Amino acid sequence: MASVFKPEEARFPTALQPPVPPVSKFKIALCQLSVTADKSRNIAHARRAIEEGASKGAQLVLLPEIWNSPYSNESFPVYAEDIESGDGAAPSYSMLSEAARSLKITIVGGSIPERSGDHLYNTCCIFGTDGSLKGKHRKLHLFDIDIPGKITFKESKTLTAGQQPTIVDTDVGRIGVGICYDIRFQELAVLYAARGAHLICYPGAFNMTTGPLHWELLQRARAADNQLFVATCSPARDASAGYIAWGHSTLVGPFGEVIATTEHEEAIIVEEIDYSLIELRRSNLPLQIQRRGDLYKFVDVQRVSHH
Ligand SMILES: O=C(O)CCC(=O)C(=O)O
Repeated sequence: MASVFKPEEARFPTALQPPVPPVSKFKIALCQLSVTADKSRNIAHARRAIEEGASKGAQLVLLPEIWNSPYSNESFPVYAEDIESGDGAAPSYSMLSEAARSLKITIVGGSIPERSGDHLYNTCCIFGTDGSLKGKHRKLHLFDIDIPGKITFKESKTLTAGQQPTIVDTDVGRIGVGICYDIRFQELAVLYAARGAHLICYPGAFNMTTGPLHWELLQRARAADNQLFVATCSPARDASAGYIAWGHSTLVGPFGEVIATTEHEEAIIVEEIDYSLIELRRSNLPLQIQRRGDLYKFVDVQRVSHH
């Protein structure tokens, strides 16, 4: 199951050598899916995409943020699933578990609105090759932004923030998970690197304002700073939707290099991940041992003033 962290640990810790992964090379599929108001169609559509990714050799499939529902505060309560209640009541969750088991792949299941008691969360479930739930990440940083005339969104109107970072050991390596806005908070990626993650998966739905400027920049920054793989997966763009997604699902390597990407239409990217590149880049640029962890504190800063 997922490890539990204390938030105070997230202050620039020294990264661990990542563990030897169970496989050093494998294929990942990023399924950039169209999402409609028809939940059953979304589930069947995602199931077909997962199967297509697996048929092209993917051992890991990543889905988009909120792939079973339109992205809106009105929709979240309607499409939410109580994933703790078991089969039947949680068709999206059950489909992912069944697909992982029958195709014998690992699935980082994008995210869906989750209902738990009186609360709703934006939740990513991670399934192992036997279909078991390996971890559950509830979005930590809610997307509450206001850029007047461009985009205003307040997830906290309906959603509750998760309380713990999530890192999972799978058949395809150690994976840290963040959802969309979580990518902006570098401390989370630093923490995952410190805990030996090989790959960070961020299901995300950036938008037409922040997407062009920040989406790729943030992914490449998280990958280059932490010298690990970053994979993102967005819904396809629907220009008639209330929230218009940027698209551009991407795989970035540990040198900050874009390995594979796409535009905004539906697409299934299947690409190889080679974990030996992590060690290569960490020996090319030995940031871990050069880090001045003794200096990065918000006390004892030497101030020099000019008159
Ligand atoms: O950070 C951004 O610009 C977009 C984030 C977002 O769309 C989300 O968290 O759902």
